[in-house]
Amino acid sequence: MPDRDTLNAALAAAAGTRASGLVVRDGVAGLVLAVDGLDTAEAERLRAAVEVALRRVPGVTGVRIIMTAAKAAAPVGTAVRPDSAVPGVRRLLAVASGKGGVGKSTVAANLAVALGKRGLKVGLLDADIYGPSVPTLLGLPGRAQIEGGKLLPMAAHGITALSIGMMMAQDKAVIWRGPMAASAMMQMIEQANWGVLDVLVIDLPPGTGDIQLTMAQKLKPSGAVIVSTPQDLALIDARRAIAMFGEVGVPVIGLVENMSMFVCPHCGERSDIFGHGGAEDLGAGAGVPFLGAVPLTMALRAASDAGEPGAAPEFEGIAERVSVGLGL
Ligand SMILES: Nc1ncnc2c1ncn2[C@@H]1O[C@H](COP(=O)(O)OP(=O)(O)OP(=O)(O)O)[C@@H](O)[C@H]1O
Repeated sequence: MPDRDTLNAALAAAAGTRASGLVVRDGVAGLVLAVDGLDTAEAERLRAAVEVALRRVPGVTGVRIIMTAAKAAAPVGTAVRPDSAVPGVRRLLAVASGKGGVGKSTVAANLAVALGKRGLKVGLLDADIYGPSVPTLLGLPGRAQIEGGKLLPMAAHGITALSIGMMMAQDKAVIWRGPMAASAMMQMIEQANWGVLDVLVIDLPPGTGDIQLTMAQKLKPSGAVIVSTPQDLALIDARRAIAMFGEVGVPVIGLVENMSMFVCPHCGERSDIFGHGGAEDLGAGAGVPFLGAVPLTMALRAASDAGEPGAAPEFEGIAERVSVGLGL
């Protein structure tokens, strides 16, 4: 195990105050390097210098550096907004990812069901209007009904849900421009009869572009959960998502690491297919709480395809930490 003081000294000499969040696991040193104000060549030189300096420290077998030029992280730890802007709904919780395909919708659906199992009244809004997957994840293939001019969320697994996928043919491509996408989402919130909810979980589209920013600004959620895989690339995007919520003043409740590890169902051997622990390291560096890790399992994939969420035990702890973070 490398000596922590030697590591800190080497890091300070190479990067000054630009380095943060140093974590060492199994000889691999991970850190976040802020490269604000540097051009690409300067940033690369700094990265290389940090790597060389850390590799010289006895016991270091690898170095993992997340470079970021993002703005300051969201106001973590600040009080969650007490009430949402939607009448009857106590909290709005955004579930976001910097990158597509990291399992954001899977986490949003399982988290919503796990929050419901805690006795909370939970709604799930699929704002991922370009790739709505909530109808599949909850096993709700039908169309949403309209009553008194308002959309009626559909009920399953102890929660209620609405998705653009409940309003259109399954094989129809969604080709909407940004403003239409944002307004479709607002309609599903404002022109729907959600009734009384403790929390409305919003599965945002992946990424940190204008659409996501507009949605975050319009909704002003009480808090956000960011989903990432442990890979460096996904983590860089997760860092952008943290910065995006920071820009609009939405507290980031924490990070979930999905596809954190794979345990072979045949031989029991564990493989870290996308790495492991990266989100926790990023959280430590950015001052964002780590909410938990979800392994890559056949069971979760099969349950998701079958519309049977709620069986993966990891979501119980994540839901507990989220409800504490939301003050519920
Ligand atoms: N922990 C996991 N174990 C096994 N399969 C998973 C896990 N998480 C997600 N998956 C599978 O990965 C695929 C992508 O997941 P999902 O649709 O939730 O990602 P996403 O980030 O919401 O994607 P996008 O927003 O880009 O549409 C799905 O087939 C899902 O069942």
